[in-house]
Amino acid sequence: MLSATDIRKGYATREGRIDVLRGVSLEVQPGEAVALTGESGSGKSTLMHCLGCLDSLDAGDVTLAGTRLDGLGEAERAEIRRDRIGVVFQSLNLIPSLDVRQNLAFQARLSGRLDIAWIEELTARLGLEEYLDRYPEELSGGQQQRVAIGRAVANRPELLLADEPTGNLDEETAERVLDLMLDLARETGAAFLMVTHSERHAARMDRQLHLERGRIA
Ligand SMILES: Nc1ncnc2c1ncn2[C@@H]1O[C@H](COP(=O)(O)OP(=O)(O)OP(=O)(O)O)[C@@H](O)[C@H]1O
Repeated sequence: MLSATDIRKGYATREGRIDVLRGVSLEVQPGEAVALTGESGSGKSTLMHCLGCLDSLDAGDVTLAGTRLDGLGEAERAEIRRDRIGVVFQSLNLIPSLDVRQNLAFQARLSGRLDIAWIEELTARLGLEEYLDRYPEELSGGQQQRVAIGRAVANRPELLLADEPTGNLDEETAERVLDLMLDLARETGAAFLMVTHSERHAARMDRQLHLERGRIA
């Protein structure tokens, strides 16, 4: 289970300090899919980075299946990111020098948990069979998106974070991609948190959280 208690996070900007998260608490159970909504600039991406161990908190704590993430050293945080968290962010961060097959297996291989049968199943379900030997730059945006999703779940993460994963896809493709993410998250038992601006997509999740004025409204 993912649990966050009273997270606070701000930034120093040229105009002074801004407090983006002002005490955010939430819980996501294993196998549960939760939508995170909120106006542009409300801090959704900041929260995802804090939960994904990609940024430090100013205060509060995040616990992932019994492990407290704050207070860990950088090496331990990197290990948790690699082994226990899958992310699909707007910048997909596929590795340009690796082909699709290698990108899909990359994180799982690093963790020493490569399951070839599962990667093959993901490849088929994501419709990537014919692209396995291609490099990211040779794929369309939607195809790259599917590789990023495959890579994020290849490790069967305990926490799956997606920041507008269908944002630049046409509506029909977006629906299919969302269906797949929901199925994969439920099957692997991941706690799944997804930022979306689409009310329709938010309604497909088990529950919705709305971020407003730095807190869950
Ligand atoms: N590294 C940073 N330094 C300074 N300010 C930042 C930084 N990252 C984000 N911000 C500010 O923090 C606020 C929240 O940004 P964030 O990206 O979390 O919002 P968001 O809800 O994800 O927005 P959107 O829906 O537009 O993607 C914004 O005012 C943004 O300008």
